[in-house]
Amino acid sequence: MKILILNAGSSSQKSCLYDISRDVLPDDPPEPIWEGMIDWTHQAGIAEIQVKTVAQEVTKTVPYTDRPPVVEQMLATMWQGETQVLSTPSEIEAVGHRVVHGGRKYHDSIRITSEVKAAIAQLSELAPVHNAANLEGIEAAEAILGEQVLQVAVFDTAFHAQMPDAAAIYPGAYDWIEKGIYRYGFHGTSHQYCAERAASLLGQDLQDLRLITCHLGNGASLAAIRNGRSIDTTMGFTPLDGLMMGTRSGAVDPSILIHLMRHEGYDADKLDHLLNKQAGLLGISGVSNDMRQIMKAIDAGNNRAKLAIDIYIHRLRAYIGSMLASLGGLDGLIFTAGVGENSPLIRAAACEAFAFLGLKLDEEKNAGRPRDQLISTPDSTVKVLVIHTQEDWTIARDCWKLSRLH
Ligand SMILES: Nc1ncnc2c1ncn2[C@@H]1O[C@H](COP(=O)(O)OP(=O)(O)O)[C@@H](O)[C@H]1O
Ligand SMILES: CC(=O)OP(=O)(O)O
Ligand SMILES: [Mg+2]
Repeated sequence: MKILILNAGSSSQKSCLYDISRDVLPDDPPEPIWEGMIDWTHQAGIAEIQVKTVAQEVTKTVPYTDRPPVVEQMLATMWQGETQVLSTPSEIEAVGHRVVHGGRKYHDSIRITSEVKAAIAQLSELAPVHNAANLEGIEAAEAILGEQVLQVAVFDTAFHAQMPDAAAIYPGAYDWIEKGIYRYGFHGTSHQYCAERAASLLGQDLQDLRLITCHLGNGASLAAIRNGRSIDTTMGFTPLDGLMMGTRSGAVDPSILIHLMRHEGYDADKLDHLLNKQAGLLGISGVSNDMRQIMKAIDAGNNRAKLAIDIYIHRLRAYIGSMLASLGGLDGLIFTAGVGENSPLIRAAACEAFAFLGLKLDEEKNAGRPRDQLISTPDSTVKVLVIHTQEDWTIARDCWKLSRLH
């Protein structure tokens, strides 16, 4: 059966089409028969579309003001033109969506109905960069495939739903708990996949491992995983908490917000825009949200870009330390997502702080292009791995399972 996956991130729209047996779910992720990616941050007002099939790879740039027409254009390359893999879109039997915020209500993957769509829309305020894009994807698929097609929402928050209260509850007012103001955590699909994949690569039972997964993409979060469960994470009520990110500040003293409101005329929307879209690597460097551009600027002698990286590394180390304390020890440290998979410098800088534990990186392996591979030395006390996150495959698995119930 053909399952389409739409994974809307803050800087990209990733999509892929799997063709898997209706009867047996493969253990390992199969190669998608089509992959589409839109990079929204390529250049202001210009999106880059990349489409890949077994036979073809096509890249083009298109100007845009609204995202949906670009998403529809990318999806159409499945049944039109040189990357065509379907004779008609109706061959797609199910569509799985990454939905970032599931709120209090949704812990498990679920068939999308009008009620679920309304809840995703309502939660947009808590994941302003994401839930709206997730909904656009759901509506694009509905427009192409009709309302009867099985669409499944897989929530970033689900994997963290069982976090212990001490990690999940903010030390604010007690009634925040009743109001749903607590730490949800995000990137759960990625943290879960990477933990399972790490156990399999290490040949160990996930139940026996204490792991820290570092999902470092445009958005970034860490998870502390024990017995295969998330027991702590760096993102909170929204995907703004925790680490410094591409355009997000991560955690800052809340008094700064009060100060800006009192003295600089900031209101909720202006603060939201500043902290979600104009802060982080972009805000400090003034160059870009993209780590590759930051590195280039550093090479060209840009001091603000250097400061941005220094803060990024400082915060990353501090939060790894925090996850380590929650776990009470560490068997494996995993790097994943755009920065985690592609930046030897960030991995080495993060690991350096934990050398005192006996963590030793194999410099050659780290500097290569590791993928689903150990990059620590054989005598390192902590295994360090780079894992290519496969959120899409995790979403496809849930979609396949739900398709059997319908
Ligand atoms: N070769 C690379 N070196 C360093 N950073 C990279 C590289 N390739 C991608 N990245 C970083 O990864 C980010 C995108 O990560 P990704 O996980 O795809 O993001 P998202 O899913 O949040 O859109 C880019 O903004 C860039 O900073
Ligand atoms: C939750 C989140 O921050 O997602 P992304 O990294 O895809 O922006
Ligand atoms: Mg992502």
